[in-house]
Amino acid sequence: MKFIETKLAGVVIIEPKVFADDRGWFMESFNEPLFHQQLAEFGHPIPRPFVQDNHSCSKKHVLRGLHFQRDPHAQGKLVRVTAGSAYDVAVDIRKGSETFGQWLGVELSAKNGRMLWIPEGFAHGFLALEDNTEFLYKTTDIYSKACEQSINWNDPAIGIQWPVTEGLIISQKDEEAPLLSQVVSSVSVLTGNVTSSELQVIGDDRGSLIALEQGRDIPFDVRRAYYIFNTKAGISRGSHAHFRLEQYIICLSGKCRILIDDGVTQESIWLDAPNKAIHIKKLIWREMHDFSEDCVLLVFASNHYDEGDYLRNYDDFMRAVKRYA
Ligand SMILES: Cc1cn([C@H]2C[C@H](O)[C@@H](COP(=O)(O)OP(=O)(O)O[C@H]3O[C@@H](C)C(=O)[C@@H](O)[C@H]3O)O2)c(=O)[nH]c1=O
Repeated sequence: MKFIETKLAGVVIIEPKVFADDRGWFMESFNEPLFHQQLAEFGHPIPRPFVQDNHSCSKKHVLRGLHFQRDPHAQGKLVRVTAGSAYDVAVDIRKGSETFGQWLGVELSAKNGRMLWIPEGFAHGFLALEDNTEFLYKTTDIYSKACEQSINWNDPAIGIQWPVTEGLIISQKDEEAPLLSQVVSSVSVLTGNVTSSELQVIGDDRGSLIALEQGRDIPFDVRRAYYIFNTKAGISRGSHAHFRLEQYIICLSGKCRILIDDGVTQESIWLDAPNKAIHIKKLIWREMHDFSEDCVLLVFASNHYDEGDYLRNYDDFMRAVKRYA
């Protein structure tokens, strides 16, 4: 298998090794250790495991896309064509990325056997170039109707040079999809590694209740929870990042300001109501400031305490961002 980096950091073309003999041929279509090793060598993050396989069949000149899923069900996709051929496109929608809004087009066909790895943070679409084009792909998260989002295939700001533009067959949803500029302002904060959300409050005359479910609200397996309270006036906390740990943070009472920084952009988010939550993924520098006296900050974490997972020095954090983000 040959792994080829592209102009969009993180997107990788994979060319399989095909063993042909009189019976036909054989190829490995996925090999996890090799996939992870190559991504690590390129300095790209190791994705979460694949949890869903999809298979679609399209008539000639069907265009599907541009699609992506928002957090907490953002998807990385490993795509390939097993019959016919398609012009496959990835668009970088990672806020703050040097190649934000840029696109990459690759022909995938049953004949060339090529695959494309499209990590989270990209929108994806393809144009079938032949009748009965079969598209097969693995995704790192399950389908979620609530999280799916389309961007218009013909957005002039992206300017994709589709090989055919007349007589296309496109779903109504895709034809009516908004422009990147309309979508991205409502996508996640920073590079997509921080998401803020408003939780549903269930209330009656007795008062209020908020329920958090793993999978629905907290998008990772919770291994640890801790809370911060009685913080003295003028004290700030945090000032570190994590290589891998994910956190889901809620302010149960009072308020505080969370400063988050992905190495490119900084943003402050106030947690000042119990129905506001933020999900912070890996490689985000965070600081907590302006604690009110009554602030109780509850943190759910994806792992047990591990000092080795901390980046406590900002220069080390920046180096890690350049290498892995
Ligand atoms: C994508 C998907 C759709 N569906 C359903 C929803 C709908 O009723 C029907 C058809 O859905 P769509 O029209 O969105 O299918 P389609 O246009 O083929 O969507 C796909 O497009 C390509 C470009 C991608 O990148 C994919 O991630 C996916 O978004 O299938 C699922 O049940 N599970 C899934 O994973």
